[in-house]
Amino acid sequence: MSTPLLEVRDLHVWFGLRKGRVHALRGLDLTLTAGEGLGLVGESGCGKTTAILAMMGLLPPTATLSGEVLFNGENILAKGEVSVRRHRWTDLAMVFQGAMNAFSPVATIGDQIAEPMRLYGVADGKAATRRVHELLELVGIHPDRARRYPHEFSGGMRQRAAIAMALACGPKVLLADEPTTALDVIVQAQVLDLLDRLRAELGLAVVLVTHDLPVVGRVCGRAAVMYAGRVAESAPIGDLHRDSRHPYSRALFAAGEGHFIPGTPPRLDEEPPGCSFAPRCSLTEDRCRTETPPLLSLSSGHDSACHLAASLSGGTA
Ligand SMILES: Nc1ncnc2c1ncn2[C@@H]1O[C@H](COP(=O)(O)OP(=O)(O)OP(=O)(O)O)[C@@H](O)[C@H]1O
Repeated sequence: MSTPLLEVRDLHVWFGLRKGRVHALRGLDLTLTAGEGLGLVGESGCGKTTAILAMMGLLPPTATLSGEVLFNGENILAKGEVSVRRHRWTDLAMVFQGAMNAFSPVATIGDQIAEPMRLYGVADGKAATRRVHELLELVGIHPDRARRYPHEFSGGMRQRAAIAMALACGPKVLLADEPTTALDVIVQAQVLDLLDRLRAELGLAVVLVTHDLPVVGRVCGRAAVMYAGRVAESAPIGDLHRDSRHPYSRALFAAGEGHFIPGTPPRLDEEPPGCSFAPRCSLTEDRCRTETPPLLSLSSGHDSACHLAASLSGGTA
C-alpha cells in the first residue's frame, strides 16, 4: 500500500456552549492516499463538516480539539494556527458548503480565483492570470469567462469556479462539503464527474462530504458512514452496498430509496453509555444500551462499530 498522504488520528472536537459543551467529533481516524476518493456520509449533525473544518484548522474559537492530522507524515495541528497555516490552501484545500453562492458580486470570477494565489505568494500579475485561465479550462469553463461576474454564471458554473478557486494554490487534498446540494440532478452529475476527473488526472485526494450515499460512489472508492461524531462503518463502496455490517448504513441506503429512518440523531451535549444508534435501531440488544461498540476490522478495509456486525451479512436493510 502507498504511503498515506493524509492521516487523521483520534480526532476529537468540543464546542463550548454557555452551559456545558458539545462533543461533536468523538475519535475520528481516516487514511487517504494520493488519487483516492473517500466519502464522509451521514445525516445532518453527525460531525462531517466539523471533521473537515478541524483538518483545515478553521474551527471557530469556541472549539477545542485533540488528536492529529498528518499530511505526508507531519502533524499539521502540532503548533495550532502556526503549523496549520503553512498547509492550508497550498496542501489541503476546501470547497465550503454553499461556496457557489459565496462569491462577491462586485469582483470578476477571474480576480476572485486569483486572490488566494496573491495572498499565498503562489502567483501574481500575468502569471496569476495565466493560472486562472488554466484552472478555468481544467474545470470546464472557457477562459474568456474570467472577466465575467458571478451573476453571469449558472449555479453549476459557479460551483465549478468555486472548485477552481480551491485548487488555485495547487493543493494535494481537496475537502468538498456537500458540493452538489442545491444543484439539479444533471448538473450534480457533471460536478461529481469533474471531481472524479480531477482526482484521477491530478492525483488529488478527495474527501467528499454528503448526506447522500449514492452520490459517493461516483467519486469515491471508499466511504466512512458517520453517526453522532463517530465512524459507524467504513468500507469500499461495493462492500457497503452488498454487505453492509452496520444497521445505520443499511438504514441510510434504505432512506435513499425513500424509507424514512425513525427518530432523530442524539444530542451531542450528553454522552450516555452504549451505542448512539441503539434508540433508533431495530436490532438493539441489552449490551447495545450499556457498552459502546468499538470500530473493529471485519476484513481488509471493512470496519464496523456494531456489536452484531459479525452476524449481519448479505445485503442492505
Ligand atoms: N459552532 C458550533 N457551536 C456549537 N455546536 C456546533 C457548532 N458547529 C457544529 N456544532 C454541533 O456539532 C455537531 C456536528 O455538526 P456538523 O455541522 O459537523 O454536522 P454535519 O454532519 O456536517 O451536518 P450538516 O450536514 O448539517 O452540516 C452538531 O451537533 C452541531 O450542532
